[in-house]
Amino acid sequence: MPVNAATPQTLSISHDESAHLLREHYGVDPVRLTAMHSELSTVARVDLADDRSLVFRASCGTPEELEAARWRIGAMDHLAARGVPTGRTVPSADGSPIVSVELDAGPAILHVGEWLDGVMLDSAKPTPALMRSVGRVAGEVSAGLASWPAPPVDVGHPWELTRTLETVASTIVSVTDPATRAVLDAAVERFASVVAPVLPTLPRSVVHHDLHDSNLLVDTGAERISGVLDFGDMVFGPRIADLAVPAMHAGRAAEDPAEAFLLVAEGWGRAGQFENTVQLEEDEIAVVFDAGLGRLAVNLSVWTDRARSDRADYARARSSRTERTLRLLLAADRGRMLEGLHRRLG
Ligand SMILES: Nc1ncnc2c1ncn2[C@@H]1O[C@H](COP(=O)(O)OP(=O)(O)OP(=O)(O)O)[C@@H](O)[C@H]1O
Ligand SMILES: N[C@@H](CCO)C(=O)O
Repeated sequence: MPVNAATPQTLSISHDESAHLLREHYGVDPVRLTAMHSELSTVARVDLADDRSLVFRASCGTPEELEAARWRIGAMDHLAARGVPTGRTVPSADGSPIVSVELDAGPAILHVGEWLDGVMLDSAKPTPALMRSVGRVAGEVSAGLASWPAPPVDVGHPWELTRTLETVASTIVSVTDPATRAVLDAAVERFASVVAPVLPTLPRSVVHHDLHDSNLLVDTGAERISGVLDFGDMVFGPRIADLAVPAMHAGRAAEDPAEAFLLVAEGWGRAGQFENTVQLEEDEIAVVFDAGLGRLAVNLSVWTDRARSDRADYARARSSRTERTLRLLLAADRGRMLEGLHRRLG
């Protein structure tokens, strides 16, 4: 089964155990631990006596997960070395980027990184400068990951662009509201007719694939992205994902999501000042907007489905504003969007 698949394992450990692991493996004595929300792992902010803050993560650690974790953390450090704010790894006392341990809960992987300051993009004011910064950072992530090796083990997840139609098909049964269903059907139809036929031929690389508005931190004073989080969904796939996902999600807080999409694309295009920037090909520019519609359809369909579970509040939070955004983007003049994207990315 691929790592990151439909039935991934969770790991929850206490503050006491986390503090003990930090002392034993990292030689640091936390003054305070603050639990952060995590879908599968234990994640905590760690405050130290010298005013430094770190982030500690303990995840389930099967041998396959261990290889995938090395690959992901290596990518984060590779990007950090290129100036992307991913939060550098803090090595363990013996100099390792990750630590493999046997806990009562089972085998686990520990990682410690720099804490990054900022507020989540979904609660920041979506100014034009901030939208451009989203695109610029996404372009830098894409350029950095272009030279990162393909995954050493089979990784995959239902959010992948390549699985858009199958994921919506397997969750849409939970969408009972006729108005929501109509929006989803329209987005799926666009993806099926415009994107799906060319998707297998588009350029691929390693992609972050989850640059959404809760995985990007913002320095609100400077109106720029100050943190890129959560490399857990990294896969090898169509590289347009790393523009389509942030451009769609950045627009969820904007009055005009279509304009926000174009501003994010503009920022990506401006990343051309940086070494090894990815210049998208004509075929990619032609479908990136409709690919984003597919991704929002997956978000709406999956979280509507999961809202039936005991994680209902989290599910609703993850998809709030999606339907409105999708509705506005489907109504946007597609010809104008394509012309605008060509001007900014071509
Ligand atoms: N380096 C960091 N600096 C600041 N905050 C961080 C950092 N890493 C993680 N966080 C915080 O911890 C939370 C969980 O981290 P992350 O998103 O990486 O975990 P996750 O297991 O993928 O969780 P989920 O999928 O539920 O978002 C983030 O939403 C963020 O609030
Ligand atoms: N990929 C999901 C969240 C899981 O990180 C989303 O788009 O809501």
